[in-house]
Amino acid sequence: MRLLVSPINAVEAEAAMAGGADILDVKNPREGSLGANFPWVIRSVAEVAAGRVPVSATIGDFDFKPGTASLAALGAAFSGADYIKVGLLKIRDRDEAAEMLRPLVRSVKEFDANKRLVAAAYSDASRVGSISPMDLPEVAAECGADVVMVDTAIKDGRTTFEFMTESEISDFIALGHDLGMEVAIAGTIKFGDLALLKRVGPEIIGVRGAVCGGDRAGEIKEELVRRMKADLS
Ligand SMILES: O=C[C@H](O)COP(=O)(O)O
Repeated sequence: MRLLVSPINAVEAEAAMAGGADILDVKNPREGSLGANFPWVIRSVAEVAAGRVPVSATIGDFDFKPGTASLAALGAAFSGADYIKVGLLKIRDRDEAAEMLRPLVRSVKEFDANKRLVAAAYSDASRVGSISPMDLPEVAAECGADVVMVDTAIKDGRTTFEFMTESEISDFIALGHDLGMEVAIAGTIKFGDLALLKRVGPEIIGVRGAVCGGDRAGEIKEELVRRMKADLS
């Protein structure tokens, strides 16, 4: 399992790198769960990564705006992200998800075929009225996405494991794998959740709050990243 850590700037990215993060995932929590950061911040994190680990960038928790999302995805790719992650917040069903994801994949892959598109649904979809995570893998694969993911839309301390049972998470992962994609799980993951995650076996787990010491508005701490890496091995 690779550990994705979400810094908000280059200083946090340094701490995450030093602690052994496998993927640096630039985001901007001020603009939401998968809020987009600025192009120069993505560039500065890519400079910290210096090709040693891949860089991911979130482009926002989107409503149904395929053109805006495609342009944002290109901006993230151009700024140095290897993984471009979109949150399908106000996307209600598979048809809308397809209309979002198809041009997003095109936008990223026409720029560089090696860039990867991450399609994210929300484990707490029932709270925000977005597409169910279980409906995502099939449409994501049809559209050419590389990774499917769940995160929580509302960051109020409730975790993905409160909204999806172990067996649902396991089914989501199996669906992704059957369709040839990698799977990432996030959503207020805590140290105590790692045993469950090891059982269900996604390729990637994504964290911020846990490696900030429990408060995602705090700062990423190198020693907590190192501890999480150690606990995962
Ligand atoms: O992609 C991962 C997210 O940044 C998870 O953040 P969180 O652990 O604070 O929910």
